[in-house]
Amino acid sequence: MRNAWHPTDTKYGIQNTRHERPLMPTVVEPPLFFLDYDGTLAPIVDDPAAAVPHPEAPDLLRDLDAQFPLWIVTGRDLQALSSFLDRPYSAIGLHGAQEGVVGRDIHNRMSDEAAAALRRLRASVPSVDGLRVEDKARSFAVHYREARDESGARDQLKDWLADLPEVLDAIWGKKVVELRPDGLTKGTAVRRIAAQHPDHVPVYLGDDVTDEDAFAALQEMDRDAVSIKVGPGDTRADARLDGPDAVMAYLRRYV
Ligand SMILES: O=P(O)(O)OC[C@H]1O[C@H](O[C@H]2O[C@H](CO)[C@@H](O)[C@H](O)[C@H]2O)[C@H](O)[C@@H](O)[C@@H]1O
Repeated sequence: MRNAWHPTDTKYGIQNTRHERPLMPTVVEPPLFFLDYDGTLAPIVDDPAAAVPHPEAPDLLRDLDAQFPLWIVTGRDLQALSSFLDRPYSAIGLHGAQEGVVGRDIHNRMSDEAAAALRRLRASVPSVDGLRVEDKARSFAVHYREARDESGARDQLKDWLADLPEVLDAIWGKKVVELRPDGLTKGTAVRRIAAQHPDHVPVYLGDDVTDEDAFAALQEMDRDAVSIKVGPGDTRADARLDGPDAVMAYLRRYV
């Protein structure tokens, strides 16, 4: 059913998150897709280098991309993301600091000052048992998912970042901390791209803390938009899907 709005859809595991906005979308047209990668198109796994897409994702993404504007919106580096996505999708990387095409042309929006601050911090990551550093173009992430003492590792990382330069923000995601250039978020990216598609309905699916910036940006725009949180946890999104399986079922309805 197209352009239909229902309060709940138990078949696909969709639930409303906010009772004051009781209508939630099943399918809207014409959609402008914004899709987060980890936790949305790919299940969360211990090793970030092993986060392959959900088995249905490659075909679905190809079919959606052929019909609608579609952007991958991720914290990952877009060059590295090409090892998981076999096609040159339009994409936002590094939580808003990159814009371009997966594995191809990538425009870096990060200031030289922020890049220099990141280089300095990269050289001083504390040595903690079980920490995994994921290097990215001009940036990096510190994962503590495999630390034996997770909360101890997190505390040490907090101490390390106590005097963060003003040009950077620390973002605490799923057992990871990352440094993002101040003022560049998934929200700023989504606002910019949505403005280029005034006749489409933005549909954003994401699972983590930086996706909340995008949900907020869409809700602040004076237009219809759909925000869907994937998985548990507080959110300002309008609706929720249980996980990548439910994401695939939801997206399948558009093709
Ligand atoms: O914006 P996203 O596409 O959701 O990317 C956010 C970060 O995701 C990755 O880390 C997370 O997923 C890993 C693989 O499942 C998991 O091991 C880790 O604990 C999660 O935090 C990725 O490694 C980061 O670079 C992304 O910024």
